[in-house]
Amino acid sequence: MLDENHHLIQCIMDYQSKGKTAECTQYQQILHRNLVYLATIADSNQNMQSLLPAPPTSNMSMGPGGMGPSGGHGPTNLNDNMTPGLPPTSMMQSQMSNGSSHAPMQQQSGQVQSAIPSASLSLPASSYGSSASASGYSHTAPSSQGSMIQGPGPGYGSSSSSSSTPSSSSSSSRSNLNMQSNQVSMMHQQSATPHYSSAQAGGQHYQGQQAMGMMGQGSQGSSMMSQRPMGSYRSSQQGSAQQYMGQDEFYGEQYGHTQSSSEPINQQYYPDGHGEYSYQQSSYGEQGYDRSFDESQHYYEGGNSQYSQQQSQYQQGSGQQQQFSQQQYSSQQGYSGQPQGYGPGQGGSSQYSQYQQGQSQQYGSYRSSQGGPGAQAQRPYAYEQANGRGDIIKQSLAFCTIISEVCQLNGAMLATLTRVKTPRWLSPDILLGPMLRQEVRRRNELWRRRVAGGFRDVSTSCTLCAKVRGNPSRTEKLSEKKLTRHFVDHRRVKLVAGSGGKGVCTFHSEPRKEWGGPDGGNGGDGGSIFIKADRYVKSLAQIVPVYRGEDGQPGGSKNCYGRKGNSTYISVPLGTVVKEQGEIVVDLSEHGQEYLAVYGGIGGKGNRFFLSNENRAPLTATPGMEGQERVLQLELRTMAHAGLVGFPNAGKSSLLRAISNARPAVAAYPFTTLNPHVGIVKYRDHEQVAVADIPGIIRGAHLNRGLGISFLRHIERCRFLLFVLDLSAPEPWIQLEHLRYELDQYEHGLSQRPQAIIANKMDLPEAQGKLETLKSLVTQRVIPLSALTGQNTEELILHLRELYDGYLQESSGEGKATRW
Ligand SMILES: Nc1nc2c(ncn2[C@@H]2O[C@H](COP(=O)(O)OP(=O)(O)OP(=O)(O)O)[C@@H](O)[C@H]2O)c(=O)[nH]1
Ligand SMILES: [Mg+2]
Repeated sequence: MLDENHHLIQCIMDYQSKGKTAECTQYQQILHRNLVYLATIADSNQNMQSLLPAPPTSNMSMGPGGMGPSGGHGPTNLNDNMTPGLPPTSMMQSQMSNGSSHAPMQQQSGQVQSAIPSASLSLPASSYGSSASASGYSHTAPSSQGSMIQGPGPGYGSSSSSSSTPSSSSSSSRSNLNMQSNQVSMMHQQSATPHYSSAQAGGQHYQGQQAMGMMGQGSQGSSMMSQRPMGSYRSSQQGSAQQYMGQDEFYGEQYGHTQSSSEPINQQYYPDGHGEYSYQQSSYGEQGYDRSFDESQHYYEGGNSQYSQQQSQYQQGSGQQQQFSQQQYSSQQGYSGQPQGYGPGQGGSSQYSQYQQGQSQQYGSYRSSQGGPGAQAQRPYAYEQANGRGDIIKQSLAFCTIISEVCQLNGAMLATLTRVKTPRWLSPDILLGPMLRQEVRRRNELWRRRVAGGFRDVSTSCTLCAKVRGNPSRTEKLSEKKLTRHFVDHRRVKLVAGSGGKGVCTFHSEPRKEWGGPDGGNGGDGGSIFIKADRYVKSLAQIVPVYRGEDGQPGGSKNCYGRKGNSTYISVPLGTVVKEQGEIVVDLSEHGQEYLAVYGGIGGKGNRFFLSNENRAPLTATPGMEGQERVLQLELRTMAHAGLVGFPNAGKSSLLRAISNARPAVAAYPFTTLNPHVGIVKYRDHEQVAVADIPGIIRGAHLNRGLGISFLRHIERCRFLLFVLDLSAPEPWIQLEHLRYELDQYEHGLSQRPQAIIANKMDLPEAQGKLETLKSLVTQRVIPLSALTGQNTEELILHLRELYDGYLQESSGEGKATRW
């Protein structure tokens, strides 16, 4: 096993280094099974050691001579086995014990029993019927590997066909029935072929199979052969056969090189009554490729009276069993039921293996169902058989050590095995024995520390939520792209007000006052949703698609009214226009202005509300009303006193940076500014003038060229306009005409608002000559300046104040002057 596992580890590492994950996974599964097997053995030994005070009296010799031919079994045990009152342990003993001590029950039954090898498992050819006996059940085989018999794979094709032979049918059927220990069979699937033909004296495997078969019978409570319904029997066997074949093929591919079968094998069976037994068996059987260590066979079975019944039934119905077994073989194997079709040592083995698997499943169920009072009785005997358990434990520990060492060497392998261990094989509470638990836990702890150490360098905290370390004053400048994401000037929101709480129907309850009258309170009203203008909110980015108001609380007894739902306020920037289906509902242009968008539902009425002279005990209570629901569009129209309007690259953003603390992006390419930016120009008298930087406008913007005229709505709110012209352009006055045209296309008369013309880039030499031309062509005030150098920006600031003062005078009468 260790060699095999070594080989598996090497293969896994090789495949992993080559990046062959599929193969690696397969080998890991195989390795997993091996580990489970080892752990199971170790665990059972530990348990057995603790439970069984009696020291081992004798070891089960796996030598071929232990079981003679059919008649070779000692009669003494035979009697024990056949005793109806005896628990299965006795049978197990008979099967497992060597020499005369073990007398297989089959012998008692007669021919059938004679065919079955005893504990030593040497299966004489004669016992298995005519044809098969010579060759096939010569498979009596490898001393230690009765399991080989089971191997259904092609390697067993040569094994006995005795099962189909009528003469041997008794034995064959017997064998089939007994072939339950799927583990054993599975274990030696591959090695079976060569070993099977050659092995002679062994028969242990077969004995093991018998034992398991018997156990399986016992588990069913009646002999499977004679009493069991035909259909179910076939189906179960077929299912197992399919599984087995699949496994056989797999291992045949993977481990066709399996080692010698002549070495004895340790087989243990634990009737602990849990459903994992079948799993262990299957896994054990799958490991049939390699077994380098010799062990005794241990069978622990919780016996019951059913076993004896089964025995007797079996004896009685042996003839039927034979036929049944024949049919069964044919159906399972697909050999058309011709005994001669089986070559020597072929069909029989495969059939047996299949049958064993089927029984193993049954046995698992049996164990789970019973739990076995007879287990205690069997254990002493099993303890006697438990020679070599120390070796198993040592090997298991050694194997775990090897695994851990390999894992330490290979980090990737570590991760892989860690994943493997999680489900089963390293789970101490499932399969591993107590001796292994401590070791495994220790190594798991080491691995956990290593894995945790690997990630220790990485902070587990969220970097985005972490505090900004270093100098907070050196904040990174937000790019225009990031700023764009934070500016939203239109939203579509769904508002659902809270529903009213339901009224309740209760009656007053008081000692000595049977009829207290109704006291069910009304439900609270649902919360409404308001839209409120907030001067500190500059964008609609924080607006979410759906708002739901708070529901009112239901009423209570003792005339308690439910609490009303709190109102929800949605803060929006100044200048937000609320529209519904394209129609303006409200314009929130003042700080603190509120709009009740949706009303909360009215709370329901309690039965107290329905109290009247006609009805002194009303049972009526109404539910609360649903809250109002609306879908609104929020549109932000930037509220600024002045708006910078110009072609791209005219220097609008540069100018805003020059006269305010705003920091819009400036670059030498068009459409640098994608969203409006508002800068505040502060004066000594604490008056503030808001100036909005609008994205560039080109000719045809109203036709959606460039960025379109969607941003012109931000200019719509500006009280006066600042046309920024690039004096370095060939004909800057042409730009002015285009700008006015586009503004008029958006809103008629928009270009006629109070305005000033900013002749920018006056620091450039070509700008001086064009300035005079510009002044001659326009009637508005032209302010030459340089946003880059700050030249003559004071004139602009002063002019802004003049415009602002004029605006204040205009709006003083209305009292709606917007101040920042
Ligand atoms: N020489 C000179 N260059 C200027 C002046 N003002 C702006 N610029 C340059 O002109 C280029 C465009 O400036 P922006 O402020 O981005 O122009 P804009 O109107 O905001 O452009 P958009 O955002 O695309 O509409 C930049 O390279 C500025 O350095 C100026 O007064 N003199
Ligand atoms: Mg700009």
